[in-house]
Amino acid sequence: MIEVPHFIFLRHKPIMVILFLLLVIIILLLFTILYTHIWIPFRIQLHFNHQRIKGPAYRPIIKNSAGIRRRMIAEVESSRTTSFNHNEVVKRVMPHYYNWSKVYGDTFLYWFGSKPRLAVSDPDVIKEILVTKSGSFGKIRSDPGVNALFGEGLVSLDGEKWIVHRRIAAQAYNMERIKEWVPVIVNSTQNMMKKWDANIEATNKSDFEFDVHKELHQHSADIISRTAFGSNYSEGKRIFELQEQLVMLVLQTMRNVYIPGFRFIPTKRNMTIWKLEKEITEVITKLIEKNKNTKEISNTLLAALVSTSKKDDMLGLKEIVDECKTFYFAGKETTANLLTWAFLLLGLHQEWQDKAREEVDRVCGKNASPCADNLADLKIIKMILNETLRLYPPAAMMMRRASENVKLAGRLDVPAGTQIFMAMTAVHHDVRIWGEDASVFNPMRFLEPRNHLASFFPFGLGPRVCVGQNLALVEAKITLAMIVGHYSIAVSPSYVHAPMQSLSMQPQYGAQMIFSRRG
Ligand code: HEM
Repeated sequence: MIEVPHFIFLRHKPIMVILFLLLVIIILLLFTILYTHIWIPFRIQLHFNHQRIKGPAYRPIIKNSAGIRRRMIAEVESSRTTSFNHNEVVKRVMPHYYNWSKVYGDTFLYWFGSKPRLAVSDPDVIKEILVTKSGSFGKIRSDPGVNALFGEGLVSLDGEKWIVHRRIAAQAYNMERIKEWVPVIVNSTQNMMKKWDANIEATNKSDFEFDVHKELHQHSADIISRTAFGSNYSEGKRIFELQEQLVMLVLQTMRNVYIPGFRFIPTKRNMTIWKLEKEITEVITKLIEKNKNTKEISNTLLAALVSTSKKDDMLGLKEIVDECKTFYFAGKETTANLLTWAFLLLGLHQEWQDKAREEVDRVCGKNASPCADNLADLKIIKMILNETLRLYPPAAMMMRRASENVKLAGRLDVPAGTQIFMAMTAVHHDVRIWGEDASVFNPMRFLEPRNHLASFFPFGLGPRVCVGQNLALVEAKITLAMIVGHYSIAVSPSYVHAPMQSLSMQPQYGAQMIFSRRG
């Protein structure tokens, strides 16, 4: 027998140990990957299959549903629709739901990377998720790219922190406070109309054509700047510009499956996100420093954030900055899009424009502006806004994540960790709920109160219902009433109807309209 000299083993021992440890790490890593990316997803798929819930099969890498969904969105966004009707909204803003629900039914399972997503559009199920069983669901933990836009503000918070932030924001946006803002909103709308009138006079024509979408974004930006921060559009302009640049990058990030750690890699996109995020933070911090001690802003959100009454509720600077980011974005984007769709719909449906104008003249007086006391009498305007929110809900869909195992509608067993995709636009267009004419613009359907809570939920439902709902509706009512009272509006022949889901639903190519002053 040959004897191995003892010193050879000793000399190689450290290398052997390292190799052994490496092997253990590789085996553990492989095991974790197999467990999280193969075993768990297949088990969940089987779990839903047993309940007769089907969907595109789980594929870890090639031809996975996240990729297919991305391609479907790219396809609709590169196709142009020609006629201005409302029956293709679901197909355009949530093509994956439209296509897969035809094959697998209204409730189906698809995959976002290795994360299971249950798509639902049954109002009973949605009501349980958002209202009666809301405690079993949380917000989806955002991709860090998305956080660059909202920070850790109300939209993404959960738990104790959410309770504190929600209490502060709800006080700043309760109906009594909003009524105090009515003259400010009227004034902001008058300024916008003065600018338009000057344009008409400058061209020596009786009408003028422009992209209403852009104008309404500035208008909404001005109002959120005033009500939330006691500043105005020009002061917050840089923040809005930077946020707009961020949206495009964030959208790409959201459509891709998030790879842990990827955000730290200095790719071109990540570096642009970091730069934009840094500048937004700096500009907001300066604005807070400048405005926080001003007396005139005592009723703003910013004032409420910096001077919380209870010691436990005191917020740090980062928390305040993050909340400002959230409100700058959430307060502008959605309301501007609601108003854009409302004007396009009134341009298309002249008979409703006449009805609205007649109501404004009757309630407010010809050439007069609405005030806090007569807003509730603008019933036709309210019905028009509701019908707009039904057909073109700015927040086209909503997401949640089951934080524990939960049973829905007595039949659907949802395991903890499942993400839920609530297809709001599909519910709003469902012929079983709204009748065969579901895709027809008919504000009359809002004459009577709706019969099912979750058949119409443009502002969400339950404890997390939109905190800015009062502001959005008052702002939309005033703006619509004043503009319809002052101008006749029509859709320009150059308008291309292409609803698109960015972070909220908007017209992909803008909203070209023709305005002429009423005699
Ligand atoms: C037409 C306009 C608007 C629509 C359609 C809309 C829609 C929504 C929806 C659907 C939610 C619920 C999201 C969820 O539960 O996942 C929400 C939440 C929220 N909205 Fe709005 N919103 C609008 C205007 C506004 C305005 C003007 C503000 C700010 C002043 C605002 C601030 C927020 C915030 C901070 C939340 C998060 C609330 C929480 O989680 O507690 N929204 N909004």
